Amino acid sequence: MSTPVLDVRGLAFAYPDGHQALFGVDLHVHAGERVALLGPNGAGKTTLVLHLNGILEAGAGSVAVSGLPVEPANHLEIRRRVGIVFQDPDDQLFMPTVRDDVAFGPANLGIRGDALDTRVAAALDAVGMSEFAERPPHHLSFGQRRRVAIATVLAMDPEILVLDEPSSNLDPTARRELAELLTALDVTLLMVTHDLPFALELCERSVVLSGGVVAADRPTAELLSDAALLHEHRLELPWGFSVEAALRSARDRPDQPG
Ligand SMILES: Nc1ncnc2c1ncn2[C@@H]1O[C@H](COP(=O)(O)OP(=O)(O)OP(=O)(O)O)[C@@H](O)[C@H]1O
Repeated sequence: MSTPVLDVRGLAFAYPDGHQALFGVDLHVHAGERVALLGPNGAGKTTLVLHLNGILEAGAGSVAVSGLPVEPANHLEIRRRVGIVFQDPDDQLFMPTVRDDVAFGPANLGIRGDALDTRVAAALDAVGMSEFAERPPHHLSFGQRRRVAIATVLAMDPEILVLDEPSSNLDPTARRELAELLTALDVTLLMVTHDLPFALELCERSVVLSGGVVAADRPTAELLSDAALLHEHRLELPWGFSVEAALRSARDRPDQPG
């Protein structure tokens, strides 16, 4: 099989206060996959994500992105390859206009002129925010700011897009629009989420992290149909939610082939 875009092997990590958050995590994500990372509070999901671009350094084990080890000498290149969208868009937006924010990363890579304009335009178009380019980010709604935060990362042309809780704090319409735009992106995706229906809609495969280890790695529909597994790892579908019915309605949507 080809080199995975993301190759996490035996990753263990303890915080400086001695708290062990990861106990030997293995995770392999191949090009074009969309994978949901599920698990209860405190499972180690964010800790794992912070290893993917070297914000945290592995205590043991390794992380590689398209074969390149995540280690200090490679941080610049790794941060180009791994685009992380954090939960709070305001952590990522700090320039006077939306356009400036989206241009910031690629400009730092030395991209200028028409090439920069093209990148910014493509990233804003991908998230449906082209008409907001000249607006100050802090005048946008939360859902719009989240989309701009995604554009700032897309503008770096990452090999893998990592999203931390992308559907949190969104109203139902913004959540549906986000699902549509993420589905339309042609990018490898790893998404941390507590929103199990969102995981089902977007990701064929889900990984459950629990107590700092991978407890399950299965097709999302199969995993979400395993009531004992969900209960054991404090995962809950919304009351009355049916995996079967959700899959059926996704199949029946007019934009779906067949
Ligand atoms: N800076 C830190 N110092 C010490 N322990 C920490 C630190 N950050 C997180 N932890 C602990 O590490 C464990 C894993 O935390 P982490 O934030 O990775 O979990 P999570 O799965 O992302 O949780 P959530 O779903 O609540 O966001 C938790 O027990 C947490 O208390």
